[in-house]
Amino acid sequence: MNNFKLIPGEHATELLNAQAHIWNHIFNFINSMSLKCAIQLEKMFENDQEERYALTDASRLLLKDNPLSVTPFLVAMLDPVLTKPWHFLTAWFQNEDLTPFDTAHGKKFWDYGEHEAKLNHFFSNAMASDARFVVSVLIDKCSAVFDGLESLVDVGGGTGTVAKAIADAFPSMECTVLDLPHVVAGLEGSKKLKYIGGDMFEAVPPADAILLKWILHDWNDEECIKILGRCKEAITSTDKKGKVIIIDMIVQNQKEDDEDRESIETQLFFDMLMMVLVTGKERNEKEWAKLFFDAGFSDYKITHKLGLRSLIEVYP
Ligand SMILES: C[S@@+](CC[C@H](N)C(=O)[O-])C[C@H]1O[C@@H](n2cnc3c(N)ncnc32)[C@H](O)[C@@H]1O
Repeated sequence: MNNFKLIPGEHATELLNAQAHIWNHIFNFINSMSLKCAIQLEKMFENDQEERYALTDASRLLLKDNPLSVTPFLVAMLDPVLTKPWHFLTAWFQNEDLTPFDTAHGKKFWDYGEHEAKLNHFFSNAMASDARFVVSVLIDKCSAVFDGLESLVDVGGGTGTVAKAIADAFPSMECTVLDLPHVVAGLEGSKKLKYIGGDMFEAVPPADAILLKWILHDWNDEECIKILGRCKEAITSTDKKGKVIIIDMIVQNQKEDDEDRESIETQLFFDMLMMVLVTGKERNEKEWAKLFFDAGFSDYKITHKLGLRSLIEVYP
């Protein structure tokens, strides 16, 4: 069959532009992969002693010796274990598996970490690097959130980066990290910092405040209501009325202008990522409010001082 077809002049320009646009989408992954390569070769972002070139803020965040470096997060997110599930997205839409991660690896994300030390290691490093960054901003810009608190449990607090920083900044506060047993195995606490291996769906230790940083976006609404229920029991069980402190994204509404295009696109990337790796999603304010009221909380307060993420205080 001869499929040759003449394209009239004015239409040809439009079609060639459309082809270029599609090529750009096809090769978008080259941005991520080239960045990963540059980081692994440790070449592009060496701190130039002679200061011949000024580094941008983004380049500085990619320096390996910067304590706020996002490099561990990049290395984890672009590891083949986490990129493989994207090749199974189509199959997942047509099967009954929980997530594309399950389709690709035959088990749930959190179970995989328990049995594969490599994932546990690079994921913990990625989370700790993000935690260092966020907690620095949090303590500097939003310290009032901790006023009057004597105890705090960081639920799903990983290896304790956030809890350690809070315990140091507020010496009168007792901090506890609750995470899965394999995540906290072998970690040593101190007088002001305890580690507990457990399951947040079962029980959360009592405290004035419960911190949930990057937890609820990992779970669907039903699972979030269970977690929030355990948190509510924990903050009311001592007769005091404490609060839950959430650090997560609140998806912005699409606007007509292009100003926030990249921010919204990034939030939607995370939304897709949560769907592919775990059972979660990113939520807009209305969806968050529904979760809080469905879990029996009476009010909440949002502070937008953490970039693409927000601080949400939720009251019983
Ligand atoms: C996305 S990470 C966030 C870690 C940390 N809050 C942070 O932002 O750096 C989610 C954490 O939840 C923990 N987690 C998953 N299921 C859990 C469960 N059932 N009980 C307690 N922790 C759990 C994971 O091990 C992991 O440390």
